[in-house]
Amino acid sequence: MKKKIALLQMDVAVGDVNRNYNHVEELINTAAKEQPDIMVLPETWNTGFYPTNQLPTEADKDGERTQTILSQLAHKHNVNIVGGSVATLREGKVYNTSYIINREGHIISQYDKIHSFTPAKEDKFFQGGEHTHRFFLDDIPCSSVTCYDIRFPEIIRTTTLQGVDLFFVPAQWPTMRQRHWEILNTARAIENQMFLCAVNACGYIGKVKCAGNSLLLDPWGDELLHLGDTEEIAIGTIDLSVTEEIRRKINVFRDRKPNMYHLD
Ligand SMILES: O=C(O)CCC(=O)C(=O)O
Repeated sequence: MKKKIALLQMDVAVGDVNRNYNHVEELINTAAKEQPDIMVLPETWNTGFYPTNQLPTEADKDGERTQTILSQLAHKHNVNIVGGSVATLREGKVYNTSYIINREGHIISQYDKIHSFTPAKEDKFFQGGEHTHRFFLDDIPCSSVTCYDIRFPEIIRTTTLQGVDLFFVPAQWPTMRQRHWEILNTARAIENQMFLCAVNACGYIGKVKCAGNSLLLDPWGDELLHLGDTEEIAIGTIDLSVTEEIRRKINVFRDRKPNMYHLD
């Protein structure tokens, strides 16, 4: 089975929420011309990743605006959307939330970023999530985490042990640690033998440059797409038979010895 994936590497305007909603709509309408099966957005594309006291007023109340727009666009273009993440306000708390929408425009999964990026004080302004998630897009088992979460391989293994062929990582990752971005995403794809689509934002968060360099990786860790550092829509095709092939040749899931993974 082959699928076309569109990576929407967006230049997010920090704090300019209306502009960002309008711009996401433009990007999705543009990408739709190529008729991809799945579109993927970056992290906190509504507010920018800039934890401040402004967040409760800027965040999307109950995620309603985001869900409405993404559902309408998914249905209109007959495309699955991995909605990156947005700042949402729920019961007085701000979350870093991903919505997953299928071709019919239904919200089929929701994930709140679990690991807050403490160096940027994300933990002071966002409530961390408590659940991993797994969902199906066109019958493909998928999962996602958000940005800093990729530094924690255990969380990804937890879902991949249930069977995951395609993994998404929306992010706003800075250029100063671009090497980590590339290596960590590549390692997660190789060790879990799955396709991995990591979509980063670009542009600036204050003085900090966002790396862009979004990636579409195959289960061997090879790059199907590696974007630059400016705003771009790129489309790549994944062939899911590659997953079966690598798992047949090097069967790490069968060869794991979890009973040994402890210190006596
Ligand atoms: O882990 C990193 O180096 C960057 C993480 C980050 O920027 C985030 O989680 O938003």
